[in-house]
Amino acid sequence: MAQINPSILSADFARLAEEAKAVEGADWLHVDVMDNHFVPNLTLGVPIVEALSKATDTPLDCHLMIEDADRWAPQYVEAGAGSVTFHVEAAAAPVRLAREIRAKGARASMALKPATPIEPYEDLLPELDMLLIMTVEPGFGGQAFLDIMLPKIRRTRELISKHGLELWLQVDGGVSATTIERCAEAGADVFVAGSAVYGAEDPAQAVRALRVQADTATAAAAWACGH
Ligand SMILES: O=C(CO)[C@H](O)[C@H](O)COP(=O)(O)O
Ligand SMILES: [Fe+2]
Repeated sequence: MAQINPSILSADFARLAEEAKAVEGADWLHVDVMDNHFVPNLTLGVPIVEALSKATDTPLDCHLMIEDADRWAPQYVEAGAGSVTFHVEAAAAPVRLAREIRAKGARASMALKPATPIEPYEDLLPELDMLLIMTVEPGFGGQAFLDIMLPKIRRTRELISKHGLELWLQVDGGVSATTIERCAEAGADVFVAGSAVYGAEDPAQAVRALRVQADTATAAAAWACGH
């Protein structure tokens, strides 16, 4: 089943605990950490992740858009994140870092910016629990989905199948009712949605509707493949 991870980047930062509760039923809560160096925006850090992890039962999916990921990522596991995503462009030793995240008890995930290809990292895939393909340039919510990322999603799904891995394939950026089906058909199974969830009148209902859309598109693509 598709997993839908609302991004609190689009929530009201003055009411984070309530906003987390508003999407109970979501698979994970996506937490965008930005340092104003790796991306031109600044959001939140370890203390807020620690507070959020105590305020909600929904596990935290921390997306680190920060430099020096090798130094900081383990601290997000200690703060309570169940999944920690570092950008390969910001990690000096991605294999060592993925192993450290796993050893500390969280799921290890690696993200690729739109211009970063998957092919050089094929041999790293068994070290990961999730791969994140950015479908916007990281830094801000509410941007338009980049259709040109669909072939990369497809190629990554093929690599995952070729190696027989359990790896989850996440997409993040511009995912909404109008774009989620394309992502699911291409092979994504974890969907981050910020403005599409928190901009909706009923965020919990928006999560459920996106999940149905993704599952229907995945099933249709599998049926078409088998015929
Ligand atoms: O990592 C991100 C931006 O860098 C966010 O997770 C993403 O943009 C979610 O917001 P939206 O669904 O509105 O695009
Ligand atoms: Fe994100």
